[in-house]
Amino acid sequence: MKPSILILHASGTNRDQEAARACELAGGAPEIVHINQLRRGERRFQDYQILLLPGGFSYGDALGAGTRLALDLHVYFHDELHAFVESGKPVLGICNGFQALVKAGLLPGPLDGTGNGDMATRPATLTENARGHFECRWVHLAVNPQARAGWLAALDELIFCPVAHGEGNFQVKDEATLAALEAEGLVAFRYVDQGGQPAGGQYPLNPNGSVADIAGICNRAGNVVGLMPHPEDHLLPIQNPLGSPGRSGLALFQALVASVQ
Ligand SMILES: NC(=O)CC[C@H](N)C(=O)O
Repeated sequence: MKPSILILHASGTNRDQEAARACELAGGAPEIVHINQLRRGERRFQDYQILLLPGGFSYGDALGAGTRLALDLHVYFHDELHAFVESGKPVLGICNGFQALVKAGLLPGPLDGTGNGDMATRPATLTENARGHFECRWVHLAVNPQARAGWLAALDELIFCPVAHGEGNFQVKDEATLAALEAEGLVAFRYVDQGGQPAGGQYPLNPNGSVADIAGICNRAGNVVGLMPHPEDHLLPIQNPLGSPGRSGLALFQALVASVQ
């Protein structure tokens, strides 16, 4: 039985089809579900094994990228979503989906280990790119070996995939928060160079100014993961124009699907 995957679509989402294709290639059974189907009760989060929030411009990035979708998640689905997360099922947020999870307080959640966070307890956010413009380029991504999200351990090689965002700059509220993210293994991905070394904040290796070259994080339970790059947009082996053997993003979806089998 192929793992069922809910791929959430809200007005403005635009990477759901690619995410569904990636999940199919990885052996999953994706279904793109409009948020209004969930609001009408025609579909329920709990009926799926994996939840994926894809990229795009949900609600036109009004109030800041991901904010309106975060409000939907918080206002209409707070208890259902927190139950999904607390059940330990995997949740993956890609770019706009990552922004929504962070702004809804589901990533990284409270750093003191008290359950799942809320919008009011956000220790981090994703904000405007440091250079003040949209970034659309290929990057190299490495999984943090200390990441709590155990299913990422299968990704032992660099991933080569694109970013395409205006508000991908991951920032935290203070140094103590950054130290806690690092110490708790909540940093999941970093922007790196072709040799796998951290970007050191150097543009364009780090395309948006994210602190500590953080490209993605996970929650303390390790089942909620978010990243700004788009692994679904590099699924097939291609001649890497940068000349590095960065793997396709398909490996990430294969690890995600395998984590529930
Ligand atoms: N590709 C995306 O998901 C973009 C996310 C968001 N619209 C931004 O520009 O930051």
